[in-house]
Amino acid sequence: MSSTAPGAVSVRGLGLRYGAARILDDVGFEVAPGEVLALLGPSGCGKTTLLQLVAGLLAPTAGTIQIMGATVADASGAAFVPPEARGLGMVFQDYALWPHMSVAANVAFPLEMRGVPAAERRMRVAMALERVGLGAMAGRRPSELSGGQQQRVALARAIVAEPPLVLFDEPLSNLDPELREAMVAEIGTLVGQLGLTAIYVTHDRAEAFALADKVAVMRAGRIAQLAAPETLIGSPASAEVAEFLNLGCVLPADRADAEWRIAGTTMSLGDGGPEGRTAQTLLPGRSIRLGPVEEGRPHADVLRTRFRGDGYLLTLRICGTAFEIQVPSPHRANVGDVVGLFCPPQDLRWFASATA
Ligand SMILES: Nc1ncnc2c1ncn2[C@@H]1O[C@H](COP(=O)(O)OP(=O)(O)OP(=O)(O)O)[C@@H](O)[C@H]1O
Repeated sequence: MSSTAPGAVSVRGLGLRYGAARILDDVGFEVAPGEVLALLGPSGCGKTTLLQLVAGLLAPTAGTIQIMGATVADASGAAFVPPEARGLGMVFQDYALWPHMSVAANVAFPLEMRGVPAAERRMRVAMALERVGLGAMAGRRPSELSGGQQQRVALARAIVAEPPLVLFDEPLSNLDPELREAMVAEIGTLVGQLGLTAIYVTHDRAEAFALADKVAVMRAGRIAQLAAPETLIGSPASAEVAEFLNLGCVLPADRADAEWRIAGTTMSLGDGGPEGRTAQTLLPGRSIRLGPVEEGRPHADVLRTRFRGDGYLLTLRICGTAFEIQVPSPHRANVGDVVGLFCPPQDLRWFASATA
Protein backbone atom coordinates (compact mmCIF):
# COMPACT_ATOMS: atom_id res chain seq x y z
CA MET A 1 0.00 0.00 0.00
CA SER A 2 1.36 3.45 -0.85
CA SER A 3 2.07 5.72 2.09
CA THR A 4 -0.33 8.31 0.70
CA ALA A 5 -3.36 5.94 0.62
CA PRO A 6 -5.89 6.93 3.31
CA GLY A 7 -5.80 4.73 6.39
CA ALA A 8 -8.95 2.97 7.55
CA VAL A 9 -8.43 4.95 10.74
CA SER A 10 -6.28 8.01 11.17
CA VAL A 11 -5.95 9.61 14.60
CA ARG A 12 -3.94 12.82 15.03
CA GLY A 13 -3.03 14.86 18.10
CA LEU A 14 -5.93 13.35 20.02
CA GLY A 15 -6.50 14.53 23.56
CA LEU A 16 -9.19 14.29 26.21
CA ARG A 17 -9.38 16.27 29.41
CA TYR A 18 -11.88 16.16 32.22
CA GLY A 19 -11.35 19.58 33.80
CA ALA A 20 -7.66 19.74 34.68
CA ALA A 21 -7.16 15.96 34.36
CA ARG A 22 -5.50 14.90 31.12
CA ILE A 23 -6.87 11.46 30.31
CA LEU A 24 -5.33 11.25 26.82
CA ASP A 25 -2.58 13.44 25.47
CA ASP A 26 -1.32 13.83 21.90
CA VAL A 27 -2.29 10.35 20.73
CA GLY A 28 -1.73 9.57 17.07
CA PHE A 29 -1.84 6.40 14.94
CA GLU A 30 -2.91 5.01 11.59
CA VAL A 31 -4.64 1.69 10.97
CA ALA A 32 -4.43 0.43 7.39
CA PRO A 33 -7.37 -1.47 5.84
CA GLY A 34 -7.27 -5.11 6.94
CA GLU A 35 -4.95 -4.35 9.84
CA VAL A 36 -5.51 -5.05 13.53
CA LEU A 37 -4.18 -2.56 16.07
CA ALA A 38 -4.10 -3.59 19.72
CA LEU A 39 -4.20 -0.96 22.47
CA LEU A 40 -2.28 -2.57 25.30
CA GLY A 41 -1.67 -1.08 28.72
CA PRO A 42 -2.36 -1.32 32.43
CA SER A 43 -5.65 -0.39 34.04
CA GLY A 44 -6.36 3.34 33.88
CA CYS A 45 -3.93 4.17 31.04
CA GLY A 46 -6.76 5.36 28.78
CA LYS A 47 -7.37 2.40 26.42
CA THR A 48 -11.14 2.34 26.79
CA THR A 49 -11.36 6.13 26.60
CA LEU A 50 -9.44 6.05 23.31
CA LEU A 51 -11.74 3.36 21.92
CA GLN A 52 -14.80 5.36 23.00
CA LEU A 53 -13.45 8.39 21.15
CA VAL A 54 -13.10 6.33 17.97
CA ALA A 55 -16.60 4.91 18.50
CA GLY A 56 -18.07 8.39 19.00
CA LEU A 57 -19.21 7.69 22.56
CA LEU A 58 -16.96 10.57 23.67
CA ALA A 59 -15.83 13.76 21.92
CA PRO A 60 -12.15 14.76 22.01
CA THR A 61 -10.91 18.03 23.50
CA ALA A 62 -7.96 18.05 21.05
CA GLY A 63 -7.14 16.50 17.68
CA THR A 64 -8.97 14.68 14.92
CA ILE A 65 -10.22 11.21 14.01
CA GLN A 66 -10.79 10.05 10.44
CA ILE A 67 -12.44 6.78 9.45
CA MET A 68 -12.09 5.69 5.82
CA GLY A 69 -10.93 9.18 4.92
CA ALA A 70 -13.93 10.99 6.47
CA THR A 71 -13.41 13.20 9.51
CA VAL A 72 -15.71 11.89 12.26
CA ALA A 73 -14.35 14.03 15.11
CA ASP A 74 -12.48 17.30 15.13
CA ALA A 75 -11.95 19.04 18.45
CA SER A 76 -11.91 22.43 16.75
CA GLY A 77 -15.66 21.94 16.36
CA ALA A 78 -15.56 21.32 12.61
CA ALA A 79 -17.03 17.80 12.85
CA PHE A 80 -18.63 15.29 15.15
CA VAL A 81 -20.36 12.23 13.70
CA PRO A 82 -22.50 10.41 16.33
CA PRO A 83 -21.80 6.72 17.03
CA GLU A 84 -24.79 5.33 15.13
CA ALA A 85 -23.72 7.18 11.99
CA ARG A 86 -20.13 5.85 12.14
CA GLY A 87 -21.42 2.36 11.26
CA LEU A 88 -18.81 0.49 13.32
CA GLY A 89 -19.00 -2.99 14.81
CA MET A 90 -18.40 -3.22 18.55
CA VAL A 91 -17.70 -6.08 20.92
CA PHE A 92 -17.69 -5.34 24.66
CA GLN A 93 -16.45 -7.19 27.72
CA ASP A 94 -19.99 -7.72 29.05
CA TYR A 95 -21.39 -8.87 25.64
CA ALA A 96 -24.11 -6.17 25.74
CA LEU A 97 -26.80 -8.45 24.30
CA TRP A 98 -30.50 -7.73 24.70
CA PRO A 99 -31.81 -10.43 27.05
CA HIS A 100 -35.42 -10.28 25.84
CA MET A 101 -34.46 -10.85 22.21
CA SER A 102 -33.44 -14.09 20.51
CA VAL A 103 -29.90 -14.66 19.32
CA ALA A 104 -31.01 -14.05 15.72
CA ALA A 105 -32.81 -10.81 16.65
CA ASN A 106 -29.73 -9.56 18.49
CA VAL A 107 -27.53 -10.23 15.48
CA ALA A 108 -30.08 -8.71 13.07
CA PHE A 109 -30.15 -5.38 14.90
CA PRO A 110 -27.37 -3.57 12.96
CA LEU A 111 -29.03 -4.62 9.68
CA GLU A 112 -32.41 -3.28 10.87
CA MET A 113 -30.73 0.02 11.76
CA ARG A 114 -29.46 0.19 8.19
CA GLY A 115 -32.91 -0.63 6.73
CA VAL A 116 -31.85 -3.96 5.18
CA PRO A 117 -34.98 -5.83 3.92
CA ALA A 118 -36.19 -8.79 6.05
CA ALA A 119 -35.32 -11.59 3.60
CA GLU A 120 -31.74 -10.38 3.17
CA ARG A 121 -31.51 -9.82 6.92
CA ARG A 122 -32.43 -13.44 7.61
CA MET A 123 -29.83 -14.68 5.14
CA ARG A 124 -27.04 -12.49 6.50
CA VAL A 125 -27.85 -13.30 10.12
CA ALA A 126 -27.75 -17.01 9.33
CA MET A 127 -24.37 -16.57 7.62
CA ALA A 128 -22.90 -14.57 10.51
CA LEU A 129 -24.11 -17.14 13.07
CA GLU A 130 -22.70 -19.94 10.93
CA ARG A 131 -19.33 -18.16 10.87
CA VAL A 132 -19.14 -18.10 14.66
CA GLY A 133 -20.38 -21.69 14.98
CA LEU A 134 -23.82 -20.84 16.36
CA GLY A 135 -26.02 -21.76 13.40
CA ALA A 136 -28.13 -24.03 15.60
CA MET A 137 -28.70 -21.45 18.35
CA ALA A 138 -30.56 -18.74 16.41
CA GLY A 139 -33.82 -19.16 18.35
CA ARG A 140 -32.34 -19.19 21.85
CA ARG A 141 -32.23 -16.35 24.35
CA PRO A 142 -28.77 -15.10 25.43
CA SER A 143 -29.41 -16.41 28.97
CA GLU A 144 -29.58 -19.95 27.55
CA LEU A 145 -26.00 -19.69 26.27
CA SER A 146 -22.59 -20.00 27.93
CA GLY A 147 -20.33 -16.94 28.30
CA GLY A 148 -18.24 -17.99 25.32
CA GLN A 149 -21.35 -18.52 23.18
CA GLN A 150 -22.75 -15.13 24.21
CA GLN A 151 -19.50 -13.49 23.15
CA ARG A 152 -19.76 -15.29 19.79
CA VAL A 153 -23.23 -13.77 19.37
CA ALA A 154 -21.75 -10.34 20.05
CA LEU A 155 -19.05 -11.13 17.49
CA ALA A 156 -21.66 -12.14 14.90
CA ARG A 157 -23.57 -8.92 15.58
CA ALA A 158 -20.37 -6.88 15.15
CA ILE A 159 -19.57 -8.33 11.71
CA VAL A 160 -23.03 -8.93 10.23
CA ALA A 161 -23.21 -5.52 8.56
CA GLU A 162 -19.62 -5.78 7.26
CA PRO A 163 -18.54 -2.55 8.96
CA PRO A 164 -15.37 -0.71 7.89
CA LEU A 165 -13.98 -1.09 11.41
CA VAL A 166 -14.64 -3.37 14.38
CA LEU A 167 -13.83 -2.19 17.91
CA PHE A 168 -13.13 -4.75 20.61
CA ASP A 169 -13.09 -3.64 24.27
CA GLU A 170 -11.50 -6.40 26.39
CA PRO A 171 -13.91 -8.92 24.84
CA LEU A 172 -12.46 -11.97 26.56
CA SER A 173 -11.86 -10.79 30.12
CA ASN A 174 -15.05 -12.37 31.45
CA LEU A 175 -14.09 -15.82 30.16
CA ASP A 176 -11.95 -18.42 31.91
CA PRO A 177 -8.33 -18.76 30.72
CA GLU A 178 -8.78 -21.92 28.61
CA LEU A 179 -11.81 -20.58 26.79
CA ARG A 180 -10.02 -17.27 26.34
CA GLU A 181 -7.20 -18.98 24.48
CA ALA A 182 -9.64 -20.79 22.20
CA MET A 183 -11.55 -17.56 21.55
CA VAL A 184 -8.33 -15.69 20.69
CA ALA A 185 -7.70 -18.31 18.01
CA GLU A 186 -11.30 -18.06 16.76
CA ILE A 187 -11.24 -14.27 16.60
CA GLY A 188 -7.87 -14.45 14.80
CA THR A 189 -9.32 -16.81 12.19
CA LEU A 190 -12.44 -14.67 11.72
CA VAL A 191 -10.41 -11.48 11.40
CA GLY A 192 -8.15 -13.15 8.81
CA GLN A 193 -10.99 -14.71 6.79
CA LEU A 194 -13.04 -11.52 6.64
CA GLY A 195 -10.02 -9.19 6.29
CA LEU A 196 -11.42 -7.12 9.15
CA THR A 197 -9.91 -3.83 10.18
CA ALA A 198 -9.99 -3.72 13.95
CA ILE A 199 -8.88 -1.95 17.10
CA TYR A 200 -8.58 -4.34 20.02
CA VAL A 201 -8.26 -3.13 23.62
CA THR A 202 -6.64 -5.47 26.11
CA HIS A 203 -4.32 -5.51 29.11
CA ASP A 204 -3.20 -9.04 28.16
CA ARG A 205 0.11 -9.14 26.29
CA ALA A 206 -0.40 -12.64 24.89
CA GLU A 207 -3.79 -11.66 23.48
CA ALA A 208 -2.41 -8.50 21.86
CA PHE A 209 0.60 -10.31 20.39
CA ALA A 210 -1.54 -13.17 19.06
CA LEU A 211 -4.10 -10.98 17.32
CA ALA A 212 -2.54 -7.70 16.31
CA ASP A 213 -0.37 -6.61 13.40
CA LYS A 214 0.67 -3.59 15.46
CA VAL A 215 0.48 -2.93 19.17
CA ALA A 216 0.28 0.48 20.82
CA VAL A 217 1.68 0.21 24.34
CA MET A 218 -0.08 2.88 26.40
CA ARG A 219 1.08 4.51 29.62
CA ALA A 220 -0.70 7.32 31.44
CA GLY A 221 -2.75 8.58 28.50
CA ARG A 222 0.02 8.41 25.89
CA ILE A 223 1.32 5.88 23.40
CA ALA A 224 4.74 4.82 24.72
CA GLN A 225 5.54 2.70 21.65
CA LEU A 226 3.64 1.57 18.59
CA ALA A 227 5.19 -1.32 16.69
CA ALA A 228 4.80 -4.89 15.47
CA PRO A 229 4.89 -7.45 18.31
CA GLU A 230 8.31 -8.75 17.21
CA THR A 231 9.76 -5.22 17.32
CA LEU A 232 8.35 -4.58 20.78
CA ILE A 233 9.99 -7.74 22.09
CA GLY A 234 13.33 -7.20 20.33
CA SER A 235 13.61 -3.42 20.60
CA PRO A 236 11.49 -1.95 23.39
CA ALA A 237 11.67 1.86 23.15
CA SER A 238 12.12 2.49 26.86
CA ALA A 239 12.76 0.81 30.18
CA GLU A 240 9.09 1.41 31.00
CA VAL A 241 7.91 -0.53 27.93
CA ALA A 242 10.38 -3.35 28.65
CA GLU A 243 9.12 -3.61 32.21
CA PHE A 244 5.46 -3.51 31.22
CA LEU A 245 6.03 -6.26 28.63
CA ASN A 246 7.88 -8.26 31.29
CA LEU A 247 10.85 -8.78 28.96
CA GLY A 248 13.38 -9.22 31.72
CA CYS A 249 15.09 -7.15 34.32
CA VAL A 250 15.94 -3.48 33.87
CA LEU A 251 19.02 -2.66 35.92
CA PRO A 252 20.77 0.63 36.62
CA ALA A 253 24.30 0.61 35.18
CA ASP A 254 27.33 2.81 35.87
CA ARG A 255 30.25 3.30 33.54
CA ALA A 256 33.60 2.54 35.15
CA ASP A 257 36.48 3.14 32.76
CA ALA A 258 35.68 1.08 29.65
CA GLU A 259 33.11 -1.13 31.31
CA TRP A 260 29.60 -1.05 32.65
CA ARG A 261 28.90 -2.15 36.18
CA ILE A 262 25.48 -3.01 37.46
CA ALA A 263 23.74 -1.80 40.60
CA GLY A 264 26.98 -0.95 42.37
CA THR A 265 28.34 -4.51 42.17
CA THR A 266 31.53 -5.56 40.43
CA MET A 267 29.63 -7.37 37.68
CA SER A 268 30.91 -6.39 34.28
CA LEU A 269 28.86 -6.66 31.12
CA GLY A 270 31.64 -5.43 28.81
CA ASP A 271 31.71 -2.22 26.84
CA GLY A 272 28.79 -0.74 24.93
CA GLY A 273 25.69 1.18 25.81
CA PRO A 274 24.83 4.84 25.55
CA GLU A 275 26.99 7.87 26.29
CA GLY A 276 27.27 9.12 29.83
CA ARG A 277 28.21 7.66 33.17
CA THR A 278 24.86 6.11 34.03
CA ALA A 279 22.29 4.16 32.04
CA GLN A 280 19.74 1.40 32.37
CA THR A 281 20.11 -1.96 30.74
CA LEU A 282 17.58 -4.67 30.00
CA LEU A 283 18.74 -8.18 30.70
CA PRO A 284 16.22 -10.08 28.54
CA GLY A 285 14.96 -13.23 30.27
CA ARG A 286 14.78 -15.17 26.99
CA SER A 287 18.49 -14.46 26.18
CA ILE A 288 19.89 -15.60 29.50
CA ARG A 289 21.63 -18.95 29.84
CA LEU A 290 22.44 -20.33 33.26
CA GLY A 291 25.80 -21.84 34.17
CA PRO A 292 28.41 -21.98 36.89
CA VAL A 293 29.29 -18.88 38.87
CA GLU A 294 32.31 -17.15 37.32
CA GLU A 295 34.36 -14.13 38.28
CA GLY A 296 33.27 -10.98 36.42
CA ARG A 297 29.86 -12.37 35.40
CA PRO A 298 26.49 -11.64 36.97
CA HIS A 299 25.16 -14.34 39.21
CA ALA A 300 21.86 -14.82 40.98
CA ASP A 301 20.06 -16.61 43.81
CA VAL A 302 17.21 -18.96 42.90
CA LEU A 303 14.09 -17.70 44.69
CA ARG A 304 11.40 -19.87 43.10
CA THR A 305 11.19 -22.67 40.59
CA ARG A 306 8.04 -23.62 38.70
CA PHE A 307 7.58 -26.65 36.42
CA ARG A 308 5.81 -25.65 33.19
CA GLY A 309 5.60 -28.89 31.23
CA ASP A 310 8.29 -27.92 28.70
CA GLY A 311 10.88 -27.03 31.37
CA TYR A 312 11.15 -24.76 34.37
CA LEU A 313 10.56 -21.10 34.99
CA LEU A 314 13.02 -19.83 37.56
CA THR A 315 12.65 -16.62 39.51
CA LEU A 316 16.11 -15.28 40.34
CA ARG A 317 17.38 -12.38 42.43
CA ILE A 318 20.45 -10.84 40.87
CA CYS A 319 23.61 -10.76 43.00
CA GLY A 320 22.27 -9.58 46.30
CA THR A 321 20.34 -6.73 44.70
CA ALA A 322 16.58 -6.32 44.97
CA PHE A 323 16.19 -7.00 41.22
CA GLU A 324 14.37 -10.14 40.16
CA ILE A 325 14.20 -11.82 36.78
CA GLN A 326 12.32 -14.81 35.40
CA VAL A 327 14.38 -17.16 33.24
CA PRO A 328 13.21 -20.30 31.43
CA SER A 329 15.48 -23.28 32.00
CA PRO A 330 15.39 -26.88 30.76
CA HIS A 331 16.90 -27.94 34.10
CA ARG A 332 15.50 -27.90 37.58
CA ALA A 333 17.17 -25.63 40.13
CA ASN A 334 16.68 -25.63 43.87
CA VAL A 335 15.62 -22.66 45.90
CA GLY A 336 18.79 -21.15 47.40
CA ASP A 337 21.10 -22.32 44.56
CA VAL A 338 23.44 -19.66 43.18
CA VAL A 339 23.75 -19.67 39.38
CA GLY A 340 25.86 -17.75 36.88
CA LEU A 341 24.05 -15.65 34.25
CA PHE A 342 25.32 -15.55 30.67
CA CYS A 343 23.79 -13.02 28.29
CA PRO A 344 25.30 -12.25 24.86
CA PRO A 345 26.24 -8.53 24.96
CA GLN A 346 24.41 -7.92 21.67
CA ASP A 347 21.15 -9.02 23.36
CA LEU A 348 21.36 -6.32 26.03
CA ARG A 349 19.15 -3.29 25.42
CA TRP A 350 20.31 0.07 26.70
CA PHE A 351 18.22 3.02 27.78
CA ALA A 352 19.13 6.45 29.00
CA SER A 353 19.22 6.60 32.77
CA ALA A 354 15.87 7.33 34.44
CA THR A 355 17.46 10.25 36.25
CA ALA A 356 19.39 11.58 33.21
N1 LIG B 1 -15.85 10.52 33.43
C1 LIG B 1 -14.59 10.57 33.91
N2 LIG B 1 -14.19 11.62 34.66
C2 LIG B 1 -12.93 11.69 35.13
N3 LIG B 1 -11.98 10.74 34.90
C3 LIG B 1 -12.32 9.68 34.16
C4 LIG B 1 -13.64 9.53 33.62
N4 LIG B 1 -13.67 8.37 32.92
C5 LIG B 1 -12.43 7.81 33.02
N5 LIG B 1 -11.63 8.59 33.76
C6 LIG B 1 -10.22 8.33 34.08
O1 LIG B 1 -9.52 8.21 32.87
C7 LIG B 1 -8.45 7.29 32.98
C8 LIG B 1 -8.49 6.30 31.84
O2 LIG B 1 -9.62 5.44 31.99
P1 LIG B 1 -9.89 4.24 30.97
O3 LIG B 1 -11.15 3.56 31.39
O4 LIG B 1 -9.81 4.74 29.59
O5 LIG B 1 -8.63 3.32 31.26
P2 LIG B 1 -8.34 1.85 30.76
O6 LIG B 1 -6.92 1.84 30.32
O7 LIG B 1 -9.35 1.41 29.77
O8 LIG B 1 -8.46 1.01 32.10
P3 LIG B 1 -9.21 -0.41 32.38
O9 LIG B 1 -8.33 -1.44 31.74
O10 LIG B 1 -9.19 -0.48 33.87
O11 LIG B 1 -10.57 -0.32 31.78
C9 LIG B 1 -8.58 6.67 34.36
O12 LIG B 1 -7.63 7.28 35.21
C10 LIG B 1 -9.99 7.02 34.79
O13 LIG B 1 -10.06 7.15 36.18
